[in-house]
This record gives sequence, structure tokens and C-alpha cells, in this order.
Amino acid sequence: MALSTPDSNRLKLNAGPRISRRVRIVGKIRGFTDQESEITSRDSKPWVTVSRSKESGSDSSEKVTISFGDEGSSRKDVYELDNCYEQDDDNGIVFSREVKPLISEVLSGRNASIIAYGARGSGKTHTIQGSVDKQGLAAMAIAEILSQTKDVEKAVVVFVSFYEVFQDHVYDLLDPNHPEVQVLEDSQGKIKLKGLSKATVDSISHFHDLCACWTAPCYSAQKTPLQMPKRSHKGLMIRIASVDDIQGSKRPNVMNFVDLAGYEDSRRSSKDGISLTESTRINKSLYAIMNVVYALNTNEKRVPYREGKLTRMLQESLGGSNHVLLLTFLNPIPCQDTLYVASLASRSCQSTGQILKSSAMKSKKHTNQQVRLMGTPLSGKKNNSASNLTGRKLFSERKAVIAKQDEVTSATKFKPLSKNASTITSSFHKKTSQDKSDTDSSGALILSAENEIPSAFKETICDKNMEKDASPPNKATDLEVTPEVLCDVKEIISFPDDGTVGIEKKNEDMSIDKVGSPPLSARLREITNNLRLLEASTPLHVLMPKQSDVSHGNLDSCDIIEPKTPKTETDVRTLEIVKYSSPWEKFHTRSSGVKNCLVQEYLQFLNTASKEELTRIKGIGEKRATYILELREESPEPFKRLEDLHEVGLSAKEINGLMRRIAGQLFI
Ligand SMILES: Nc1ncnc2c1ncn2[C@@H]1O[C@H](COP(=O)(O)OP(=O)(O)OP(=O)(O)O)[C@@H](O)[C@H]1O
Repeated sequence: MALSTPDSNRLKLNAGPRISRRVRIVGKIRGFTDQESEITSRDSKPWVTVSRSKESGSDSSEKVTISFGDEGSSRKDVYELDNCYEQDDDNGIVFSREVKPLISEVLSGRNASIIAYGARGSGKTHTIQGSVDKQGLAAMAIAEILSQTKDVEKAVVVFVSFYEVFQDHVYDLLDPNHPEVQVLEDSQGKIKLKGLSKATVDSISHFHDLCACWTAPCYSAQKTPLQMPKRSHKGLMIRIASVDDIQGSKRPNVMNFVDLAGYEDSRRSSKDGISLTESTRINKSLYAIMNVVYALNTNEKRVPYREGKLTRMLQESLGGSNHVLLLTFLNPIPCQDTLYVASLASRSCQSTGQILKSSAMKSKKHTNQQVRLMGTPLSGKKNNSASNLTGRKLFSERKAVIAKQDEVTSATKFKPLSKNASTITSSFHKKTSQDKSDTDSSGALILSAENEIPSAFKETICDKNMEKDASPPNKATDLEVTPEVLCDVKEIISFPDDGTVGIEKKNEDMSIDKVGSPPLSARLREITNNLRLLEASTPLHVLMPKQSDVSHGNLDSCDIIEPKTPKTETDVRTLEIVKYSSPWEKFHTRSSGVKNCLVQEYLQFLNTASKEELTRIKGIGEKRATYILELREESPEPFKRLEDLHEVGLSAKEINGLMRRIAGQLFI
């Protein structure tokens, strides 16, 4: 439509360090509730602290770090965000600094989305929807839009739609019957929301009246009242169009407000008594959002919109030159879920699209290493302590495990999974009376299966010694050899006909221009790996013939003279020559290998076995087996690590017990 051109009236949202990232990630620490105020003494140190660089002050163009934990605690977890609003900052401040500039963008022809993400009870609803005595961001935005469009030349119409996404089904909240909304894609790839009502808004009081449906109980598609879903995503879609544009069937500009369901570790028994399956699904949809955020911020070629209904629905507002603001809400009192939420948000915040973009073009694997490095939490400044977070893939739930200093450390890797693309095209001709919105009746509906499975994080255990100093990711000490790096190492070995081991190709990736040049640690890593390979291919010592053999002029001795590579043990994972200092060490190392093998076999079994076979394993009953099959439908290989078994409700202790039983059975 373009109420004005996209480039006019540009706000400085992407200025400075954020230039290459599409999603701005901003924290907001919830204010204390009355109850919390009572139990928290005035003098006690806050659990969440925000550190700003001296130069930036409260300037929102500089990044901030947030840290969790007591001042005196030996463990302090520190994360970086684009900005963070503190407990006393009210909705008005967040609106004027973060949302208002986006309104100008929307009126300039772009779309914008404000997404509230956080643990349960972290203040998302209070900020987005508001409360009886405090206006939320959504209402403030409507008031501002109405005010800014009041006097424009062309008459402008503002429509609103309210919806709820519950268990991956979208419901129209404006319609009292709450019918299901279908998310369709036309032949041009445009998203159509079939069945989503819209209402024009001409005043803020009118908006408040309409808004009531946001908090009203939900009904099923069969029009029977459902128990109020406690954890669902709630959205407001504001569409702004000039009368001319409506007549010309131009698409309106959109501003979305999404109040996501609160994140809660699904292994904890929920207060609402919702089932594990439900809880896992909710979290999965949150991961879908975070995967999209990550992909956008790292300039991934493919953004996994299809991973969730909500991401699919918002697809057109999230990509391209549109703006996304991820408001990450933080509980002010110790909360494991908040740590997890902060770590995921921070991971997307640390990614530097520019570096990734150029390196990704040249070497995807190399890029993966960078993402892994960048996903490592920062070290605390105050006590200079390590703050290490167990990596986790985004599409399945993980408990936020904060490893202690000097304990096993993990780095993360962004691992794209591949799946064969397939596209099924079918015609969609039905246009029901329910179709109140954008559905194009003539459009062919493309039901394309996922071209890709969303990227995922994978845990990588690093060398323990490397972590003694939890250095920033680009320190040269990051020269650990992780399994992922080893994949690269294996790839660069070629075996020419002459039997020599060649090291080639990969160094080409290093010849990247200045802008996109990989960090020093990546280059050093590459060099070190190459050196290791050279070392592995070079005999440690050469067996020389005994003098006496030569002096006897025995022709056979020529065979002995030929230098031979000594028989050494090569670690298949690291391709390094392994020297064991004792039989115990050898036994210990090798039995770990056996253990890993068993784990892999077991995971493969879970990924492929039939229901009957699954139930033969102790600890997997009928219900769990059914759930495993359900998970396999959603993702063909849901179990990649033992920790993935948390998905089916097994605790770490139970997983351990299970593996012990399996190992024990081998000796029966
Ligand atoms: N800034 C604030 N000051 C004081 N109390 C607040 C503030 N923000 C939220 N609260 C209170 O905290 C509680 C949880 O807030 P809210 O319902 O907004 O959280 P939520 O993140 O939306 O929760 P859920 O994930 O369960 O939907 C409510 O009682 C709310 O009144």
C-alpha cells in the first residue's frame, strides 16, 4: 500500500552494531509483585543485574549484558542483549523507545512484529495486553496509530484481528464461537488466514471493547466451551490500509503483537495439570519462534517458518526488510526457566550476520563453528568467572543446565538437519461462508512439505582444560577439537594415488575478505587441525637398520632400511596418535568409546523401532511408546543425544538407570 515509501522516515533501529541483524532482542525485568516485595528485603542484592558500557548509558543503540546470581556467588551467568529495561521501567518507556519507532516503520510501508517471550509469570501479558490500571503496549500502539493516521491525506483504515494459537491450532477470538483459522499459502507463496475476522477500529475505547476477547475463555471449533487454556500464544494483528489500497486489493501494512505462552520446563509438573505432551508441544512452538529468530539474525538462507503454526502465520511480517522486536521477559527472582530463556535470546543476539553471511557462502561447516563459538555465554566481568551453558538444540526441550566453573563445558553448534524436499500441490477451491478474510478462492494451495528441517543446536563437549578460563569466544585458546571440527578435519584429508595424505581445499575458506574474515580463533583452529593432520601422517620415529645388518651386506636388509610408520593407536574420532600413559588409561578411554557406541545404538533404536519393539525396553510403556512415535512424526530423528529422552518425560536419573539396565543386559 505504502502510506509513504519504505525508505522515507527511516528510524535508526538498525544503526550501529545491529546493522546486520533483523531481530532486535531486548530484555525486560518484571517488577516485583506485591507478594515478592513483601518477602524481598530492600537491601538484598537483585538476582538480575544489567551492565551497560560507560559510553552508552541508557542509549539503546549499545548492547548490554545481563547477569544472574548473587553478588557473592561463585557462579554468575552473563548474557548479552541489545538492551534491557529494568524493573522500574514501565510500559510507557518500553513503548516510546522500542515500539513507537516501529509504528513509523509500519506507516512507511513495512511490517513490524513485537513478540513477548519469557518464562511463565515473567510479565509478558502485563506488558503487551496491559492490566486494569496499566495500559499495555498494544493499546498504546493503537492510540499512536490512530493519532498518526488521523490527518494523513488519504483516508486510512485500521483493522484489528485477535487470535489464539493453542496446541498448533489457530482460533479466531473476535468471533464469539472461536472457529479455527486455517493458515494457507497461495500459489505465489502468500500466506492467507482463512477464517480470521477483522474489525475496524476508530477509537481507543472501541479497541478496549474489542480487546476483551483476548482474555475471554476459549471455545473449541465445535463451539463447546473449553477449559481456559492456560498456556497459549495470543496475538493481535493490526492492519493499516488506505482506502485506495483497499480498493486496489493491495496488502495492508501489518503490526503484530504476540504474547507467547510462557516457557516452562515440561519435566516439572505443571501447576495447571497440563500433560507432558501438551507442555512439550507448547515449548516446541516456542523453539520454532526462536529458531526463526536465530535464522533471521544469522542470515540463514532458509528460515524455518514451517516449523510452527505461529511462525508460518507471521512469516510475511518476519522476513525481508520487516522489523521484529523480541521482548525477552525476565523474572526478578531466581528462576531456572528465566536463565534458559535468557540464554536462548542471547544466543540469537550474539550472532553477527555479516560474518556468518560471507563465511556461510564459502563454507557452511566453517560457519557452524562460528555459530558454536558465538553461542557461548560470556564470562562474568566482575569475578571473571566462567559461565558455561550446556548447548541444546532449539527444536526440542532442554533443561537449562549451567555448568560450574572447571566442570565439563559445552559449546553449541548450529546443525542444520537435512530432509528431502518434497512439494505436493493441490487445488483449493472451497470458499466457505466462514471465509471472512484474505483467502484467495482461486489460489492453488501449496502444501509443501518442509524443504528443510530447522536448524538445531547440538551439544558438544569440549576439552575440559580449554575451559579453565572461560574466555570470550574469539580467544586463541578456543582451539579445542570437537567432534564437529573433526568432521571438517576428516573432510580435508584426501588420499591421492601416490598414497600421501594431502591437506587441501579447506584453507581456501580462509581467504575471505576483510569484512567477512573469520575470527582469529577459527583460523588458528584450522591451522592447528592441519598441523595435527601433518603430525598424524608423519612417522614419530624411523626404525633404522642395525649397523650389523648393513655391514653383512644382506640384501634383505634393504627392506629394513625403508622407513616405516610405527604402529601407533589412532583415535578414530580425533585422528590423533594416541599414547596411553598406563593400561588403566587405555582401558578407561576405550570403555568410554564402547559406552558411546551403546548410546548411539540405543538412540537409533528409539528413532526407528516399532511400537511393539519399543515396549520391550523396560521403562517404555505403551503410553511412552506412542509418544515416541508421535515425536518421530514431527521430526524423523527426534533422539540425537541421551538428553533428548527428557522429551518423553525421563529424568536424568531415569535415563542413567535405563542405560545401566541396557548395559547390564549384555552380560546376562
Ligand atoms: N511490572 C510489573 N510490576 C508488578 N507486577 C507485575 C509486573 N508485570 C507483571 N506483574 C505481575 O506478575 C504476574 C505475572 O504477570 P503476567 O501474567 O503478565 O506474566 P506472563 O509472563 O504473561 O505469565 P504467563 O506466561 O503465565 O502468561 C501478574 O500477577 C502480574 O500482575
